[in-house]
Amino acid sequence: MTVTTTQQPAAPPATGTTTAPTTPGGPARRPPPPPPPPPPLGVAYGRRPGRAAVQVLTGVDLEARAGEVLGIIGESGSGKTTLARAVVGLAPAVAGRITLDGRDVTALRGRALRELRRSGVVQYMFQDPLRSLDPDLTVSQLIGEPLAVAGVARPAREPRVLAALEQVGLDATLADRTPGRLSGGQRQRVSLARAVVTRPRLLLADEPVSALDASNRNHVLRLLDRLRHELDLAVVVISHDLGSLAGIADRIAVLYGGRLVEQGPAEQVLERPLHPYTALLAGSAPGLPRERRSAAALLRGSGPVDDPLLHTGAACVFAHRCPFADDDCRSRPEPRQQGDGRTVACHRAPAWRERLAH
Ligand SMILES: Nc1ncnc2c1ncn2[C@@H]1O[C@H](COP(=O)(O)OP(=O)(O)OP(=O)(O)O)[C@@H](O)[C@H]1O
Repeated sequence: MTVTTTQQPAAPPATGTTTAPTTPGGPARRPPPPPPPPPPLGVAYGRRPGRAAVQVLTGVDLEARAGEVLGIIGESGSGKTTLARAVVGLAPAVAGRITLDGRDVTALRGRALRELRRSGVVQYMFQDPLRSLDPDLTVSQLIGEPLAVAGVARPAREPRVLAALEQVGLDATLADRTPGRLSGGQRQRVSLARAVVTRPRLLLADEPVSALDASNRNHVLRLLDRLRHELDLAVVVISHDLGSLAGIADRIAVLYGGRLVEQGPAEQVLERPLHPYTALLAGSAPGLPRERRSAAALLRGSGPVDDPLLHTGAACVFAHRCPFADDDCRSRPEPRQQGDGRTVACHRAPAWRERLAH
């Protein structure tokens, strides 16, 4: 997995003159090629001598970019939280690498890992603010805490705490309240202020709106959308609800059984899913066009949810639930098809979509 928090140079225009710098009297110098992506990520819990590990993520290959929202969607147990935990070193990568601006963070141990966490360059926003915020601290103490951990001196903290409160649209008069005296939406905004006060480059938001009502949900999503532009922040939003991602994600990655089954620009993934599991998710979101409803109806209930072969890699991870599966799907791992800005892991894509018309 790659996290690129510095803006990439703009692509040269499709026609017209080159934007590459020139050497006087010499030929145009080409910009250096981007580094190759790191090998795909694998995460397993409990790997110890003499004990079988629980493989949770396999072959996950993703990129989070500055100023963009990457949505990660998948059902419960698909490995979404594990992916975010791996980025902050809380879940063990057993294959592949996670790079943060070219730096391999999977290799960090001990002091180097602690320093990365304390720096606040990567922030993790939890699902349930009531459980993640210390009930005895005031709002200003809560927001100031990550700054103290990052070593910011006390006098410099206060203005930054006030600025963070303003950034998330919270009134400064709330600064002396404890979390128990705030509404759910206000608490989530305190979590967001805590996350952005260190000026992170990457924000991992784990189900940031699932505990909120519709109005607060929209408010927090709009805030995330604004902050990623204002702070040029790479944001990863984890959700089990495609509807929450539809408005703000630039790109969507779909996890199933610990594998990345599809990823690409949000609009394409939502409007014309190329993996049957994505179609099932898209078809379950409210307000559906007919085609999506029929895909969901076909896919729903078409096999057991759990399968003992799920993690063996001997078959497509979704084959046991997929009405379009053929022998290839049951006997060979899913291939990786790329193009059109997307990746899809399906033997039958896009041909399976023809069945939807009938
Ligand atoms: N510390 C752990 N040790 C062993 N297995 C774990 C551990 N944490 C998570 N798992 C397992 O890893 C799998 C993925 O869990 P994870 O929490 O990443 O899924 P998720 O997609 O975020 O689910 P949810 O939407 O319910 O939060 C699950 O089968 C879970 O039981």
